[in-house]
Amino acid sequence: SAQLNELAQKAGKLYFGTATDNEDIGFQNKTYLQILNDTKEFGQLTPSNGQKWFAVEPELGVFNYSYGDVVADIATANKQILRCHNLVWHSQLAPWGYGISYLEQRKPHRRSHRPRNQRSQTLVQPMLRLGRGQRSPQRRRDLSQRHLPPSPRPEYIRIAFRAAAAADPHAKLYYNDYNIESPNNKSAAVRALVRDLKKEGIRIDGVGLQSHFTAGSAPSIDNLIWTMEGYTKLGVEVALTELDIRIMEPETSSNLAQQSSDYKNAVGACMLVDGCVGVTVWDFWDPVSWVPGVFTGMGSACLWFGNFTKHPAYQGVVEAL
Ligand SMILES: O=C1NCC[C@@H](O[C@@H]2OC[C@@H](O)[C@H](O)[C@H]2O)[C@@H]1O
Repeated sequence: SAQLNELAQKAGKLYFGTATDNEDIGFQNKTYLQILNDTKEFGQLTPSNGQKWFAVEPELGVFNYSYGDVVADIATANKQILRCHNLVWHSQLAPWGYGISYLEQRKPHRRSHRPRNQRSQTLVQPMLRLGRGQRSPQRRRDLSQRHLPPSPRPEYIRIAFRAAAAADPHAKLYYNDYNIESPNNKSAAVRALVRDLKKEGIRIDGVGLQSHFTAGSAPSIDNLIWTMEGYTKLGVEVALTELDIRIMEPETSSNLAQQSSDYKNAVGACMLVDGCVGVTVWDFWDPVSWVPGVFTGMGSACLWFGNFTKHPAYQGVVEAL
C-alpha cells in the first residue's frame, strides 16, 4: 500500500515529512533509521534540535555545525527536502546567551562599534550557514518568537528576516509558531505581522503552523482551513511544521480513535488548502517524542508505537491524504 509521502505527492503536495534528532535513541535503532530513510514515507526532514543556537554557537563566536549537519546530510543523500529549524526563538539559546542581547556580554571595548541592530545580524549569519548550498532548492527556514506583542512588531523579527533573505536568497523564509492554527488573537497578530513585513518589502514566504495538539481538543477542520486561508490570502504559503497529537496516558482504544480522527482532520485541512505545501510530524516514533518530557501524564503522540506497529492514526492520515 502507498505510503505517506507518496500519497501526499500524488495529491499535489510537496511532501509528507518528519522531524528527527540524530542525538536521540532513534539513531541507534535499525528499524527507526529504515523508516526515516524511506522516501516513500518521508520526503522531507527537520532537525528537531541540531540547528538550534545552543548547538551552533556553543561559545561566543565559536561555531560548530557538526550536530546540525547530520540530518541535513541525510536529507541531501536521500534527496529529501530540508526544513532548517530554527533561526531565532526564545528557547535552547546558546548557554552564554541567556538574558543578554548578543554582544552585551563582550568586553566593553567591542560594544561601541556595533550599532544595536547589527548585533542580531551577527547572530543570524552563522545560523544561516546551515543548509546553504544544499542542492535541494526547496529549503525553508523557521523564525519564531514566544509572544507576538501587538504592533509595533519587535524590530528583531525584521532584522532576522532581512538578514536571512540577504544570506540565502534561495531559502524560503517562514514565521513558525504554535497556537496559531485556529481563530484567536495570536493568529490575528501573525496575519498582521505578515501584512506589515510585506508592506515594508521584507521577504516572508510562509507561515508554519506547529500543530502540537491534544487529542479531543484539536482545532476543527473548518477552523484549521479558515486560519490557513487567512494566511495564504496574504500571499504566503503555509505548512503544518511540527504535527503531533498527544493523549492522556494510558492509551485506550477510544483515545487512540480520537487521536486518529484529529490527525485525519489536521492533514485533511492541509489537503484542502491550495497554499498548504506539506505536513511534517514532530518525529514519528513514540519513544523519542518530546511530549512526555513537557506535558506530564501525556504521550503516545506519534504515528508509530515503541514496537514499531502503527497507531490507528497512521490510517487516519492515509485516509486524509
Ligand atoms: O519549535 C519547537 N516547538 C516545540 C518543540 C520544540 O522541539 C523540542 O524542543 C525541546 C527539545 O528538548 C526537544 O527534543 C524538541 O523536540 C520545537 O523546536
